[in-house]
Amino acid sequence: MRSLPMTSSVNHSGHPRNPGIDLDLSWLDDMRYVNRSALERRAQTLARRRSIKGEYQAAWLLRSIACMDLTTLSSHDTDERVRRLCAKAKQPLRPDMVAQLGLGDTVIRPAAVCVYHPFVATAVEALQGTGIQVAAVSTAFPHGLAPFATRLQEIKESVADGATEIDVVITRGHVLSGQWSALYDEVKAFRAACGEAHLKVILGTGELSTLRNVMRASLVSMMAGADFVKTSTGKETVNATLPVGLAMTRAIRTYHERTGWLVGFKPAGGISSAKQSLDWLSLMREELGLTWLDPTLFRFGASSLLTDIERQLDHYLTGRYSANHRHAIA
Ligand SMILES: O=C[C@H](O)COP(=O)(O)O
Repeated sequence: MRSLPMTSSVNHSGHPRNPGIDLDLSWLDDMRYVNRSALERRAQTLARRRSIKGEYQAAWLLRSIACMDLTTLSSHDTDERVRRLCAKAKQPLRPDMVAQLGLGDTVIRPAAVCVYHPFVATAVEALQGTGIQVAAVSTAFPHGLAPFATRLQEIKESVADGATEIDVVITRGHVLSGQWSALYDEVKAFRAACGEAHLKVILGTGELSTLRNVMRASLVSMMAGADFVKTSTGKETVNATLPVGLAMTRAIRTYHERTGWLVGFKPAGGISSAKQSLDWLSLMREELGLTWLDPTLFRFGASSLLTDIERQLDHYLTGRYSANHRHAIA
């Protein structure tokens, strides 16, 4: 039986929530020049880096599971499908794998299950007593263009059904037309509607046109009280990319340096391979440090990543790749 580095330090301990600050447009002026090609070069070095091997890779992959929002966001979702996903969240790895990995009493599970509003109550019931959070996408996800009152009501209803995390989408038009006060007011109202539930603000970065817009929208969302900033809905043509990740983590760093508050980061959309998850963990470690490599401050939004992670862990244990259907999610 092997013992893995790092697994014992996976935890879900809390830290004080970012309360937000007054809107300060001078911060946005500081972001006037964002060097896209420098960020792209930096992203390439992260992705080309020699991959982590052996027991360290296995440990990092377990960390990826612990930082995952296991997601189903299909128009054909059903209560039964959500229950199966929750069962998978409760036991993400086969018992024989857990034993061979030598995990002992260490429980490795995704941080949250993420669903549409109609399935919140089902997920809450299925996950009772597990510590796994229930996240609801909200505010007319993925486009975000329903009437404002409807969007606020949707948040309140998901919270009433038991969601402890709310993933909202912003009005992309506010960013594209530079209406920063409107964006600030919108996110602040979303935060108020969330109450105790944690607020993840989805920027829809693939639709924001420039990395400068991505940085500015990240800063305004944090000023308005975001607990996390999140890249994408998974429904845009371009979703989570490493250059966008760099832009957003640098905005998080700036916010932390200027206010002292820690805000989380959630890349989402198209993250489906174990290798990609390792690239993102490297980005977090190098840009924000080990403090952020924790489910309280880092999440993957992903519907199919867990399957590939299981395959890679199986390979680590047996030296062979198994077929995907052996690790079916639902
Ligand atoms: O927020 C999560 C995303 O919708 C998941 O996207 P994905 O299906 O590409 O993993």
